Formats: sequence, C-alpha cells, structure tokens
Amino acid sequence: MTKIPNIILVGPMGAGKTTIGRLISQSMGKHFYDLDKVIEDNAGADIPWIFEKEGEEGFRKRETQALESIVHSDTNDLVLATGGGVVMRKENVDILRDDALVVYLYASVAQQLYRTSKSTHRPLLQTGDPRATLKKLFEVRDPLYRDVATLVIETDARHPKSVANKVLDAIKRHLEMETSVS
Ligand SMILES: Nc1ncnc2c1ncn2[C@@H]1O[C@H](COP(=O)(O)OP(=O)(O)OP(=O)(O)O)[C@@H](O)[C@H]1O
Ligand SMILES: O=C(O)C1=C[C@@H](O)[C@@H](O)[C@H](O)C1
Ligand SMILES: [Mg+2]
Repeated sequence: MTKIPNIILVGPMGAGKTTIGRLISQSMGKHFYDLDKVIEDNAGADIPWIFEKEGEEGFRKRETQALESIVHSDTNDLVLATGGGVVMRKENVDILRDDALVVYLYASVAQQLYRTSKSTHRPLLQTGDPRATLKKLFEVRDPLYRDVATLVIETDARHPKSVANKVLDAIKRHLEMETSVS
C-alpha cells in the first residue's frame, strides 16, 4: 500500500487552512499542526504581539524556524496548516517541496474578506482597506501557491466539511494515479 505523505495546506488568509487541516487530519489519523499556533507557542506570545515587537521580518524568521522543526520532526505523519505568507521565502518553499503533498486551498478575494472580517488577529489586515490589501497579496501570492502545490481545491460556496471531503478525494485519486504509473 502507498504510504500517505505529509499533507501541507497553503493558501491565503481565510482560505480555511486551519479549519480544513484539522478536519482532514482527523479523517486520516494524522497529527495536526497549525504553523501560526506553533509560532505563538514557541514565542509565548500571539501574532499581533510578534508583529508589533519584532516587525514582519521577525515573524518570518520565526515562521521558517517553526516550519523546519515541524517538518523534520514528524515524518509522513502530519497535516500542516501553514500561514498565508509561507510562500514568501524561498527557503520555506524548498522545505514545502521536500517530500510532502502540498494542497492549495483557493478562495476568491471576496470570500477571503468575508471570512477574515470577524477577527482582528491578522496584523496585515489591520489597514483602512483590507480588501485592497488582500487583493494585492493575492496577485503576488496566487502564482506562488500554484507553483508549490500539487493539488488545487476551490473553496468558494462550499461548507468546510464539503471542502474537507473534496481534499480527501483529491489526495486519494492523486495517490492512486501515482501508484498506477510506478
Ligand atoms: N469553506 C468555508 N466556508 C465558510 N467559512 C469557512 C470555510 N473555511 C473556513 N471558514 C471560516 O473562515 C474563517 C477563517 O478560516 P481559517 O482560520 O481556517 O483560515 P486560514 O486559511 O487558516 O487563515 P490564516 O492564513 O489567517 O491562518 C473561520 O471563521 C472559518 O470558520
Ligand atoms: O498572509 C500572511 O502573511 C499571514 C497570514 C497569517 O496566517 C499569519 O501567518 C500572519 O498573520 C501573516
Ligand atoms: Mg490558519
């Protein structure tokens, strides 16, 4: 039987990486990690505090350290929900590509805005015009998500459970296809 690799979810803020990651880890019997949560636990402080005290650069350093430690400590047994900006550093992208199945959860800017509007936990969106910020980030990052991901799953107009099932089906089909050609 094919061993199911580590599953790593990428995508913009509000795509549902944390929500869907937790659901699919339960179905797959894998450990669930949320990169933002690991960064916060390691720092003993929340993301807004890290941005305020250390700037985005400080946060990105912590993000790379946390990513390295998670991926290298748990071989083939994890589902990892990343933060929206993980693709902004080449060294992170190299880690993501190393022996994991990367899934891009796509959400339109309108959905990203709707889903992130109830929280003040994302420092990059504490601007006068979060829609414009999300749009700008999306223009830069969408090609990077597509480049690193093997599977792309559309999440607009779908309930989280239905997105999770779609991700699980796509992973299953992908692994079956890989087995049949090897
Ligand atoms: N498919 C969906 N349909 C409707 N709401 C959703 C869906 N997926 C997630 N949500 C909701 O959107 C909000 C943001 O989801 P979540 O925190 O999982 O996003 P994220 O991709 O992890 O964002 P971030 O990059 O900021 O960590 C949550 O309130 C969640 O319940
Ligand atoms: O899109 C981003 O750059 C971010 C997304 C969040 O998940 C956090 O990682 C942080 O707020 C930065
Ligand atoms: Mg998240």
